[in-house]
Amino acid sequence: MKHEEVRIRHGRRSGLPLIVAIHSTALGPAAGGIRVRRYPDWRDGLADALRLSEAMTSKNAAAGLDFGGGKSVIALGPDVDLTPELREAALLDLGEVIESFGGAYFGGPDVGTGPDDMVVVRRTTSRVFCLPESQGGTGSSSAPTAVGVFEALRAGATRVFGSASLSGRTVVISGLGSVGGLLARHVAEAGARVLVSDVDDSKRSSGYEWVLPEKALRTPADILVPAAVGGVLSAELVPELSAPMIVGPANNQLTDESVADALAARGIVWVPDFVASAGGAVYILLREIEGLSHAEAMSRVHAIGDTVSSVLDAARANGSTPLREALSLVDARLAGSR
Ligand SMILES: NC(=O)c1ccc[n+]([C@@H]2O[C@H](COP(=O)([O-])OP(=O)(O)OC[C@H]3O[C@@H](n4cnc5c(N)ncnc54)[C@H](O)[C@@H]3O)[C@@H](O)[C@H]2O)c1
Repeated sequence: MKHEEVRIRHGRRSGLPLIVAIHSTALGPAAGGIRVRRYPDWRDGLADALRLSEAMTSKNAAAGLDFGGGKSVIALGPDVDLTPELREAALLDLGEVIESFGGAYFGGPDVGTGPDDMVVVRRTTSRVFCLPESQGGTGSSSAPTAVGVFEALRAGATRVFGSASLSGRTVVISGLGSVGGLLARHVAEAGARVLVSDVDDSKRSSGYEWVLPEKALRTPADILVPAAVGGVLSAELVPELSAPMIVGPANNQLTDESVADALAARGIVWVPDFVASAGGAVYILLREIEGLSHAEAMSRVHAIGDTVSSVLDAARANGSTPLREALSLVDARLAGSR
């Protein structure tokens, strides 16, 4: 097992399976979101927690944060009716598990949870971040995440097109959610032609050009932005892609690491998701746990562009892939902590 510690508990109030996985505390306390999701079996939730907590170690380390990687999962079975009462009970139960780590892990919002849920979790643990602004927190992480992805886009464009300017570039955004929506605005304001896509048909009225979800990833464009779900870039899809550059906030975009080699072999520059999507984690952890000012935390979000530049430069210089170089960066930080 690569993880330092995993606790699985049957919630005493909710009766639901609760999982907290700490992958690494080498750089500092583990930090990562609290996911509430339906799984065929709770062990699928465990697999998710193991995978996602490891990815958080990479994200926090590559972003230069003194935090390790962790993740929580409240695993709902296929037939569980998640009433507001059950949700509250599960969040209180999970807070107790988080508290039992004595500060080795901090939880925040993730798929299926938001800042308001963190107010509930805080009733049983103080080790929680991303509270609403009305509760002294910094609110949603989407805005700094979108800024970080935008910086990654500009850094990538410099390497791929010779200029950070997005003016006249065609950018396809797959997933017009909290991050995708904000990013679309940044990219449009920078002068790009923006095409958007979402499985939620109501997003058609966003005002941007619309692409059907099943066509989005293959649509001819300069830059493809995966901003919906993970596991969208597979070996089968690579020959059908047409954008020379891919960068987006979606976590765990590759179905497996070999896809990074296939993308590089086709000359497609893929910016590793755990580098590009770190803006929210950077901002929230630095503000709420390390006490930095808005300006100080935002300057660290903007620095994601510098990290992307050095990863892409190293990949070119070493004839390697951006994924390999980003993982080397993570390894170097973890090794330095030993
Ligand atoms: N919010 C953050 O701060 C943050 C930080 C890091 C990473 N991420 C990741 O970025 C991605 C987007 O996050 P978000 O907060 O905007 O989520 P969100 O739930 O607000 O938005 C996701 C959007 O994608 C759409 N979608 C789902 N499946 C789709 C598909 N197959 N094709 C097209 N659209 C689809 C949904 O309808 C929704 O509009 C997620 O993978 C998330 O894990 C988010």
